[in-house]
Amino acid sequence: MSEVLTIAMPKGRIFEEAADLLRKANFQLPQEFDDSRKLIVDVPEENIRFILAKPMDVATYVEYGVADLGIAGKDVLLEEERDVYEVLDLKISKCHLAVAGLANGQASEVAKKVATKYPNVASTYFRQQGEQVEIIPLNGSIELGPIIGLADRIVDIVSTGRTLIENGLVELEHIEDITSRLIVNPVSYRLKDERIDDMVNRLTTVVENM
Ligand SMILES: Nc1ncnc2c1ncn2[C@@H]1O[C@H](COP(=O)(O)OP(=O)(O)OP(=O)(O)O)[C@@H](O)[C@H]1O
Ligand SMILES: O=P(O)(O)OC[C@H]1O[C@H](OP(=O)(O)OP(=O)(O)O)[C@H](O)[C@@H]1O
Repeated sequence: MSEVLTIAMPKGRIFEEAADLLRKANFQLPQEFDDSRKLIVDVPEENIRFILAKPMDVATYVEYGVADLGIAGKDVLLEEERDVYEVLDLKISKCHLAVAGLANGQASEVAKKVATKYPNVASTYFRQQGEQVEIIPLNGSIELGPIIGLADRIVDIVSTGRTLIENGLVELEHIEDITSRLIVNPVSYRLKDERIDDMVNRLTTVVENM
């Protein structure tokens, strides 16, 4: 019997689409997988262990090797720059990273204040643009920043654009398109190559036929 594969799954909005992909790739996942509050779900029929993690933490588990594989948003991978292989674009949870601000907002003269959950992405982006900014890290509800006067701009995820519109903000610059990716621990890829290749191949077939 081959070794157990441990997969870090993101809780939250990616979860359902990711579980759907795995099922379409013929992995037999019990309903408990979707419904339970357990953070570790073993699927002995598949010889797979799932750990359910915060989306921002998936790449950490994979980098440290406590998970062999994981599913993470490209936004998280850009922000964290973890030592993991990005092996497949799963083409789910599509959105993009953008700079936004008040429609007629005046930015500060010297260094614009930028509120964001992505401080590394934001500082790299503005450095590349040759703009000096002050980054203000927030954990969520980033759109509050400009409307409450904390920041001139935000760097955040935009999907439908509804959150921007409902808060009187406009998208100013498109930074990068984002989807979820399958990531692999480099050592696991050497030690469990057959099992990992099998999973990558099965998921690739599903993604290519979506
Ligand atoms: N509005 C959105 N539409 C589509 N995909 C999104 C959207 N917001 C985020 N994502 C993608 O889904 C991933 C996880 O988002 P989710 O909101 O579940 O996690 P989170 O922002 O860490 O939430 P929380 O901290 O509230 O648990 C993000 O890393 C990104 O790739
Ligand atoms: O363009 P939209 O479809 O409106 O989606 C964009 C919103 O979704 C995400 O927030 P989330 O719901 O994760 O809440 P958060 O502010 O707590 O991160 C993101 O940070 C935006 O606020």
